[in-house]
Amino acid sequence: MSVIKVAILGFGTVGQGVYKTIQSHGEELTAVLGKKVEVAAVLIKNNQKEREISEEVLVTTNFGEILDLPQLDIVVEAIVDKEPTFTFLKKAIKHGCHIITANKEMFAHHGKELIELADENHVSIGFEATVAGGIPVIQTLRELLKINRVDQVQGILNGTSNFILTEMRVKKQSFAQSLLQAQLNGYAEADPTNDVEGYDAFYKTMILSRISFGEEPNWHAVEREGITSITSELIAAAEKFGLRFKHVASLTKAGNQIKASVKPVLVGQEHPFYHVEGVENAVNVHSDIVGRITLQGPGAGMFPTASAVIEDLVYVCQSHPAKRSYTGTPGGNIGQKNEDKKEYWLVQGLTKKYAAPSITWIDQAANEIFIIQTTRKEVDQLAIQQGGLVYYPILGEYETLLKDTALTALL
Ligand SMILES: NC(=O)C1=CN([C@@H]2O[C@H](COP(=O)(O)OP(=O)(O)OC[C@H]3O[C@@H](n4cnc5c(N)ncnc54)[C@H](OP(=O)(O)O)[C@@H]3O)[C@@H](O)[C@H]2O)C=CC1
Ligand SMILES: N[C@@H](CC=O)C(=O)O
Repeated sequence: MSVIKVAILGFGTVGQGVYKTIQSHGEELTAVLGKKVEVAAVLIKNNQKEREISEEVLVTTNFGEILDLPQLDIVVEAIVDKEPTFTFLKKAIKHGCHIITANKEMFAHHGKELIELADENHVSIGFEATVAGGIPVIQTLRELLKINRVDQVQGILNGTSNFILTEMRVKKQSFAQSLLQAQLNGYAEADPTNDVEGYDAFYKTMILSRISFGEEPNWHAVEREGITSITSELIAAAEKFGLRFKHVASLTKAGNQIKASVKPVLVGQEHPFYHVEGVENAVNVHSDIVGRITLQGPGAGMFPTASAVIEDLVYVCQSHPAKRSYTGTPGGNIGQKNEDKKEYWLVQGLTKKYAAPSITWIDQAANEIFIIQTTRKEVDQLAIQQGGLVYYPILGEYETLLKDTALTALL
């Protein structure tokens, strides 16, 4: 029987998960592909670490040795940073290998170039693991929605952030304790600033934009905020209002413009993201024929990510052209967004003395923590006037849970 030879670059959480899954699901892979899948080589950085890798596998710190193997069909990349990864993958493509990557930072920066190069070299690229861990969102968007025109995508895209917010609310853990647990569980990036400051979700959002609309917004125009401003006090206050903090990425096609943001928001019980807890991610896609679909599942960790890579392995072996759906899918158009629309906001740091006719006071949970209704413009203005004000939008409608609260002094 002929064999498919695979090299795995990186042997951390993801690389090990891929290695173990190829061993544990060898029969299924053979049944689907008609060929045996074998790991021929593993690239590592530190050759002093103990590894559980079969003696038949080449374990090296030299990528050149991997390309010198007599047969190499697929390169799976699970390392960190843009370089040397991008250089390795370009070499692998030119060598005639299909490539699969889990590295969203590298792919957000260089995905378009890699896809064009792969196309010229008649090989395929799998990048399912770059967005939302184990959820097959890329395949869904590029394979299952070929005719639908997508006009909005919203998602909880960072497992670490969602895990931290859940731990802080449910177990009353501190931010630092929750982050440490996320690291121990293998969810966090090597530099967790990427997770908690929203960079990781930002890269994923840019990849989703390409898949959904065939293009990206101007990166500098994207509002990006992480979860580090969210305190235990704010989480408890939100809970009193029946709301939960979620770190949400949002992409909307408005006119010819793509609007994108990555930031903490509040959602109520009716919202599909309310029950997305722990390391789970969710992606909500709106398109013209089907309407709204929500995909939900584990967003990080060894085996969920390995699952995305293994499904890509089958995908690239079935010789799908790389370029399809990444550089040219036209997105939909839902028209201009109304900037003057009044929205609900949770604000902290506003004094009761403050009065403005354009603001409707809705609820109060604790000293100086309120729900108000006003426009984005107004709340931005308010923050400039009142130093120290923090504010988060509430997605969808808000219905008060605090019917007995004495807000009368404010009304
Ligand atoms: N963890 C997760 O849940 C997910 C991670 N990802 C992405 O997958 C990639 C890997 O993540 P993860 O496994 O968690 O990371 P880890 O930090 O656990 O592992 C990184 C691996 O890369 C190796 N490595 C780093 N630099 C080099 C280099 N220059 N040359 C060769 N090997 C190198 C390290 O080698 P050594 O062992 O020798 O130190 C290590 O084995 C990242 O891009 C991440 O963003 C994507 C989805 C989910
Ligand atoms: N650090 C990332 C890993 C998966 O992409 C996350 O927490 O989502």
